[in-house]
Amino acid sequence: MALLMLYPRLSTISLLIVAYISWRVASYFSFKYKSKGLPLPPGPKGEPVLGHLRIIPVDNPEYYYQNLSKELQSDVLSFNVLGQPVVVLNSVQAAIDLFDKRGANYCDRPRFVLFEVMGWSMTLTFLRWGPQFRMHRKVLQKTFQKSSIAQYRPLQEKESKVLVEGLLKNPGDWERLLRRFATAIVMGIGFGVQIDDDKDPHIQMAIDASYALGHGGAPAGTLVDFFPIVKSLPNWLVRDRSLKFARDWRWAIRQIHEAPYAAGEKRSIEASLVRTLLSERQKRLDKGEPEEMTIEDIKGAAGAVYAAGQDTTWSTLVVFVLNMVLHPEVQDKAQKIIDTVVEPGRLPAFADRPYLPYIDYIVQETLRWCPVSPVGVPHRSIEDDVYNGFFIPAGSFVYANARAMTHDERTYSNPDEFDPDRYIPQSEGGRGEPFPKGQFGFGRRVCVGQHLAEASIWIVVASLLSVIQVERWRNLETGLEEIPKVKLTNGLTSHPQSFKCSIVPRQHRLVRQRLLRARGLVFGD
Ligand code: HEM
Repeated sequence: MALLMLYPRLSTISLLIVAYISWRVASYFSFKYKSKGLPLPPGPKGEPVLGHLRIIPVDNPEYYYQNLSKELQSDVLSFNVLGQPVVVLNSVQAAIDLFDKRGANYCDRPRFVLFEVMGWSMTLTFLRWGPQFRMHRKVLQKTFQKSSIAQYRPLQEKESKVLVEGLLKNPGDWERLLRRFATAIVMGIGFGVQIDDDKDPHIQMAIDASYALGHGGAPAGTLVDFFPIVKSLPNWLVRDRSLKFARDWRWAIRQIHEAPYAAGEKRSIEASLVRTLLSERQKRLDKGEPEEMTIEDIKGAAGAVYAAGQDTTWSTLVVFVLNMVLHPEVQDKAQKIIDTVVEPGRLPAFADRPYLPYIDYIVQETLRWCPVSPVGVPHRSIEDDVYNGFFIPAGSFVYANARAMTHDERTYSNPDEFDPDRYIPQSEGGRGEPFPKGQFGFGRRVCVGQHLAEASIWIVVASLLSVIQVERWRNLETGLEEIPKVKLTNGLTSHPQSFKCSIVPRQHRLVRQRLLRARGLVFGD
């Protein structure tokens, strides 16, 4: 009798077991057929059904991949998350071979269902390969190519001046002032909107959107990304933290698409990406031609500049400040060099750049030491591929681990050290290590804003160091200096967690040093 009552449940369980075994057997034979017997790239042992879901760390997986790559002696690793093949490239060579040289096969993106829920669907970063992607990419690539970005120099110089003035007035507000700089650049270029003061609402909008982007979970790695059907189920039924978060923060994403656009639309005289695209669209319509970009496309393209350009630039500037606190000797060296090139009474300008290579070394070392998008944004392979004897199935999510690349001991001596001198050319008696590669991605999805970002960081580093001294925080009770402990945030962009430091005008420091020297307490410079 008891057996009879169990019968329906037993039959369901047996059905599930039979279905699972059939699926495994079918996948095994289909894999054998497609891979022609070649193995997948190495990876750890997975669990039944879940694969490596519980094995890949949720927080900062870049370190795990980097160590595993060394342990398994393979630049290319493979994982399986709920049946989804995932490949991680841990060397520049592997990324160049696949993303650059076989770009046509690795130019797609996975479907980012969670980000769709948030409202990012028209953003180039998350667009799948296809006509819409090509259109957005063409527009943004043209706007930010090397030959186009010189036009933004006056804006960058003006905003870096506003930044240092702000720092001299309110040194304690340095994080927000850097945020203001990064926001003013993308708002100016994207929408023609000027950020008039530190309380401008666009700054908070940028902070909110960055928070939403960074805290929803790994891109293409949450429940709803694997099971898109879950997207239509209510929160009480699904109980998934990431999905609830995406729904709760939708307003922030809507806001950064709508508000700057509305502000930019009003400023009909200011040149901006939105203005250019709107007038091109109007010209087509006037000629009776069909529109190439819809209003939603235009909002999405300008929103992409905001979304992709603001937080990444800000995070890199925070990495720079942290390293000035940790390495006063680098700061002193840079300031002495600046003082020989930039006469008193003015701030550095882009015209000084050829004479200040050490500032470029600091910029590159900042980008290398802490790539703020450590595993980048995943690409998706379109067709089956074979690399170094390993099989990479079509539809794999492929990550470029910038952290492993920029800390590769085969390229960089003491890679964890912040040492701008590493780039001094051998002809000048230095080590001549190459500028980092990987922090801006690769191939047909490489960051469109790379040249703009490097220029923004350069002008801030040069301007800031010319008038300001970043010092360690001194504990007033113990009198001891606090050396910040490096802890990184986790998410699409990763940056140092808040730390304490003192920002002081350089003249104050010179005056103080002279006083101390006069009292015989300090010798030398
Ligand atoms: C330090 C600053 C920056 C860093 C570290 C950075 C990093 C990245 C990375 C890693 C990617 C993904 C590349 C790939 O998939 O291979 C990317 C894509 C992108 N970046 Fe940047 N970025 C920065 C600044 C900017 C700026 C200032 C802009 C805007 C002007 C921008 C616009 C974009 C766009 C639109 C994409 C998507 C490209 C595509 O999917 O085709 N980025 N960036």
